[in-house]
Amino acid sequence: MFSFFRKKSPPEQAQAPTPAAAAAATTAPEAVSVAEPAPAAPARQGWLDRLKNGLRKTGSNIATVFTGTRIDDDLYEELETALLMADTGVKATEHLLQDLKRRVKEAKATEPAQVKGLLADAIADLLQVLQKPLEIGAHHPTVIMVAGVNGAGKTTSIGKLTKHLADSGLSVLLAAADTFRAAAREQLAVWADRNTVEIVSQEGGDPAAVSFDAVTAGRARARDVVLVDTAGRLPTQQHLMHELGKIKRVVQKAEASAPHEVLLVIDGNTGQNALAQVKAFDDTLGLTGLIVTKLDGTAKGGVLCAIAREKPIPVYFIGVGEKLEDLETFDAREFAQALLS
Ligand SMILES: Nc1nc2c(ncn2[C@@H]2O[C@H](COP(=O)(O)OP(=O)(O)OP(=O)(O)O)[C@@H](O)[C@H]2O)c(=O)[nH]1
Repeated sequence: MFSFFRKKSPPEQAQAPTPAAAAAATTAPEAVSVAEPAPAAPARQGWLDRLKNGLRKTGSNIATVFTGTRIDDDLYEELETALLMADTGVKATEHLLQDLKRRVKEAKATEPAQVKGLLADAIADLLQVLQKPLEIGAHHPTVIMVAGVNGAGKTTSIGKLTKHLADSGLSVLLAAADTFRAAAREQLAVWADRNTVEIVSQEGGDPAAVSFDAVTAGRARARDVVLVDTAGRLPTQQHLMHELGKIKRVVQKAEASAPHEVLLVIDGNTGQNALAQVKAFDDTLGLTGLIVTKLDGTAKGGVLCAIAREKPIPVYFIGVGEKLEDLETFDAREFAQALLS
């Protein structure tokens, strides 16, 4: 069983994988950490820096709340505004303020700077519900369906995820079920060039049929993972949402227990709309996990708090750039610290 998570460690000492450690992980009988088991601190730090950089504006907005000398109503009001501005949403903001006041009382805090630390704890605790590893190995193959709105970063994330999986010694078969956009198939074919990766693709074909063929081929060829890339669509496009439901049903026909994971890729810059996307795609597909991309740009990051409070679906990975290594497992405490740094 493969479990894509990172061992708990403080962000400053957090580490990235070495090929040797990853190779060792492939032979371990139990669930193992293959994402980042061993040293390479600079790479890990570089990745964290990109996350912090992306969320810097949110961090400095919140930080100014704690520059005063007193813990009073004004501080909490300013914090409420800063959290709402960071896309945290009304419900999560209310929850965080209440929780923070309780913590401040319990800790008998007297300095605003202490409150900032307690806020980091409150956010980390709220986000904890989203921290869960993607597990591979209980099914052969594990079928992962990936959906999202146009341009959210689905194909890029599938490419990065494929590398994570292939680096761990897992064989992957890609299904190019985005049969509309030729560039999407070509983009996916680039990843398929790697030796452990094959692709099932069909120009202009029916996405459900391509998915069926891929799952059948994945089973026949004893692949570990079948990744199904679907075309981007908006939740308001009813016929395209129905098509997604059909893809899922047809995948189930090919393999009764599949899909084993249904992932939604969301662009971290979409703000509160991301929550609406999660709800809509979950209604149609029954989501099992999320990938949040583009947290290296102008994303505010608070929407993860809203998701944790209102629709807690695990965040398996977050993306902080366009390169292969820019996909990382989600760590609630690390994210909370990046949000406030
Ligand atoms: N900065 C940044 N860019 C990203 C990230 N993930 C994806 N992108 C970029 O976002 C753009 C869209 O990515 P795609 O992977 O093509 O998105 P998609 O969801 O497959 O698009 P459609 O198939 O059209 O729906 C590309 O330019 C990617 O390089 C990320 O984490 N950070």
